[in-house]
Amino acid sequence: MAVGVLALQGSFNEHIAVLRRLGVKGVEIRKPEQLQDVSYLIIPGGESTTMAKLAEYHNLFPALREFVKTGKPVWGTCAGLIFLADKAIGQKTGGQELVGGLDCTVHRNYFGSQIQSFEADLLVPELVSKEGGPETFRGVFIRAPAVLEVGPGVDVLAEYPVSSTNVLYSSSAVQIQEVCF
Ligand SMILES: NC(=O)CC[C@H](N)C(=O)O
Repeated sequence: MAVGVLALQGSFNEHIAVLRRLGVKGVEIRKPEQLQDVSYLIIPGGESTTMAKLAEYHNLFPALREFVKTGKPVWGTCAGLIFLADKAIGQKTGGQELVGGLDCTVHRNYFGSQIQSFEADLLVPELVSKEGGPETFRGVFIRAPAVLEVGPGVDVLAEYPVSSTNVLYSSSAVQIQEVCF
């Protein structure tokens, strides 16, 4: 079993290191043809605008979209989630290309700048009932996006409640947002 990790920018080394610790072969993906050798894909956290520019430069978008369409498991953390969203708001001027495939709308940098990054324990009842394990998962929100809307085919595993009045970049009246972790 080989797991690809998109290795253009961001925390790809950390993902490869964890896979190694788990005894799983991690493959750094930088070229479209490398996706043919893996059955799973992780798109790591980082900076999605930069990652998108590099993906465009390496002509990776068509192969990434193809990979997602095959239904092989893909996991996106933070910037990776932004990559996978069908729609993103809060983008830099000129926008950014997305891979898409995940029926949701994300808001980049929803909680503010780097200094507003934080950690929180999130209740994960679905995971506990299916897999057992601890009641909570420690969420790390590093200049994190929020998921503002999800389509009917998306299962939400954890939620982090946000008061819109406390949020610097809030542009909606939505009170409960789901975040990536
Ligand atoms: N931790 C992260 O991956 C942050 C994502 C970043 N704010 C972005 O828009 O790409």
